[in-house]
Amino acid sequence: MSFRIQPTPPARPNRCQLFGPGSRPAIFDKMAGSAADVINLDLEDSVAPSDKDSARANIIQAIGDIDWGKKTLSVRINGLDTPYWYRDVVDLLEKASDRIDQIMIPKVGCAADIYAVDALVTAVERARGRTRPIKFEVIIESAAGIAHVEEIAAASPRLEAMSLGAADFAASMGMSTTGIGGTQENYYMLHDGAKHWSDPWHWAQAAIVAACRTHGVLPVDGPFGDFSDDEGFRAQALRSATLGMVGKWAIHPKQVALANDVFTPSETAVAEAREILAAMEDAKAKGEGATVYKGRLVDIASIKQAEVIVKQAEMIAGY
Ligand SMILES: CC(C)(COP(=O)(O)OP(=O)(O)OC[C@H]1O[C@@H](n2cnc3c(N)ncnc32)[C@H](O)[C@@H]1OP(=O)(O)O)[C@@H](O)C(=O)NCCC(=O)NCCSC(=O)C[C@H](O)C(=O)O
Ligand SMILES: [Mg+2]
Repeated sequence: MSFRIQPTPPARPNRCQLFGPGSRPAIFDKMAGSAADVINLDLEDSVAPSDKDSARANIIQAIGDIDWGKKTLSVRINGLDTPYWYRDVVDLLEKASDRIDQIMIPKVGCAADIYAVDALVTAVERARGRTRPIKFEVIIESAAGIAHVEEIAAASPRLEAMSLGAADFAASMGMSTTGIGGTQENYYMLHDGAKHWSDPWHWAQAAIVAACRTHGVLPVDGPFGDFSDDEGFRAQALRSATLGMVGKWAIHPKQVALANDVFTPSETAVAEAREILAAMEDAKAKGEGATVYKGRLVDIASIKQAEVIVKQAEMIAGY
């Protein structure tokens, strides 16, 4: 470990973020009743320009009126290249109840984007005497966003989570696909005449995880567009979890259970992690730094790996 200790990210579950358009208030109660840890009420790309004002009003009313339980309640504002975003921020902070937890900033390209929103949020919070500071989450979904991912992760103490937005990311990168996440038909290696599909999202996800872990931010996988493909969603989520992400978006309610299942450590995984910790306790008692568990090496680094799983399971169970 570096002399600079890796910060601990917020201790709250973020296994699934369920999205819904602010222009569709009829589904807000269903979102609140879902098993998602985070609710994202959207003012951005799922809302038509003609509906921006009414969607904002719907969301402000729903924040106060609906019982959101213990969920993290987040509103995605419009991008900083639009005429809508400042009104989103000002109205949310001046008119919505304190129940709002988070603002999601889309399409961030540099740390200054966060700085700008932070300055506005801070001014309105002070003017209105709001005592519960708003947290931020951001979406990395552009070439600039991924190029500046580390400075973005470090941009504000308000920042709690960072997601990969596969659709806008693909467009910004000029990727030849209309798919939102998952396997891409043309992204394969050929070996002995057989196709082996690779993962075009992997490098961006890994960059996001590294930036987030460096700065104590929760790394999250974004949308999987084909909500008829449960196995495809599951495969994508399993890859994300293996890379260190803590959760995934749901753009349809049927994806919530799939995400919760993947991002909740299984009983088997937790039991094995506890056995490794016990094996290392025995080893330490004998003055050894390494031992054998089920035929494989475990050492002091294995303690940290096992603790990731056990702590995640305990945090989720205790929330
Ligand atoms: C995708 C949808 C438009 C589908 O809606 P619908 O046609 O109504 O679906 P169903 O008929 O299958 O719905 C079944 C029941 O579930 C309710 N429902 C639907 N959607 C939601 C929801 N989001 N939350 C809770 N409940 C929901 C229906 O009312 C039905 O209920 P019932 O009649 O009682 O059985 C729709 O799901 C939708 O709008 N999804 C969210 C879209 C969204 O927010 N997109 C933005 C995020 S993705 C993105 O922006 C890309 C990203 O930025 C990037 O760049 O990658
Ligand atoms: Mg997007």
